[in-house]
Amino acid sequence: MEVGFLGLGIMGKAMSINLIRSGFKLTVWNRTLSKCDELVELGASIGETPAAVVKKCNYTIAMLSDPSVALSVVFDKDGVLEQICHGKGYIDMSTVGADTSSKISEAITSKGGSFLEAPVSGSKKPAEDGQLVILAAGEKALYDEAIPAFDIMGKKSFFLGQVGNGAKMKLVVNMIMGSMMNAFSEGLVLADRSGLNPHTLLDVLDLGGIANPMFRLKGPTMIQNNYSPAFPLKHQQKDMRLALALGDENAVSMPVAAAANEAFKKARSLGLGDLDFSAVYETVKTLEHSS
Ligand SMILES: NC(=O)C1=CN([C@@H]2O[C@H](COP(=O)(O)OP(=O)(O)OC[C@H]3O[C@@H](n4cnc5c(N)ncnc54)[C@H](OP(=O)(O)O)[C@@H]3O)[C@@H](O)[C@H]2O)C=CC1
Ligand SMILES: O=CCCC(=O)O
Repeated sequence: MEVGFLGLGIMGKAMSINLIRSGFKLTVWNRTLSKCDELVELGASIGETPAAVVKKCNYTIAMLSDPSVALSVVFDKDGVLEQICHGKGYIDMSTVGADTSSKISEAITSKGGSFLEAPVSGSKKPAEDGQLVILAAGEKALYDEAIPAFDIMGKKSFFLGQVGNGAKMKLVVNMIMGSMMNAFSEGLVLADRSGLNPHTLLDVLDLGGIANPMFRLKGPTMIQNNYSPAFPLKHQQKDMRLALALGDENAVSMPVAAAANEAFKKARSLGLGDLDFSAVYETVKTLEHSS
């Protein structure tokens, strides 16, 4: 079976490498062509456009930065829609809102294709290790067809029903994560400024009821001011924005998430958008200094 992969960024590269190493026949496309080189060395073919990939493949996976890109790769010239048809599937694993996912789903299914949204929880390392958590929704038959690929990319897949539910679940998770990252940053600053050793704070946190992999992984690098990107901050801010929009639609008041979003926006305005989302710590440090 020939599988397509659109978008070889931090996540797409790791996910597609796992697929090809596990024996999938892959055709890949990326806006910046040079990012296909490593995949080609491993045996992948290149599709010149998203449409060319879809034409060749039974189903095509996308892992793209944000809603506007997810839409453009489907609807623009040489996009997915030009070649999607009965018997072909499209699986968007990017993090987007339910409205974007629904637009894509309607367009794909109106041409006879099948659609699944399948955003993921887990970052660069889980993607490299095939340990993602896959939050799928949409066409159940396509989900069943994609299970062998999901089993390689992830440690657990959920089928959540109708299109939109996967997107919403992902946004709820990332809204919690972004809020936690801000509270964690404030805690690190507070410990430091009140004369405590931040490393000791990490040890204390890790032994208590709020111990978690994110604090364990990001804490030491944040203390070293190392923000090498696993999850780019600009994407975390996009997810906070989309989660807040979901809160608006459902009249859910989210003051904590709104404050976290402001900190991520501030970090973007300081030019930190391409760094890891933990770089919001720099914003918290700066705000503390200026008061
Ligand atoms: N990194 C992470 O930890 C996680 C990320 N996600 C989500 O996965 C998605 C991808 O994330 P990640 O891999 O980190 O992001 P990257 O920024 O590393 O990659 C983004 C991808 O989108 C492509 N792209 C960007 N703009 C355009 C455009 N205008 N036209 C065509 N392609 C474009 C990029 O192509 P090019 O190489 O040419 O720039 C690249 O392939 C996002 O939705 C993110 O929120 C989900 C879980 C974890
Ligand atoms: O969307 C990114 C999620 C990152 C993570 O789950 O660690």
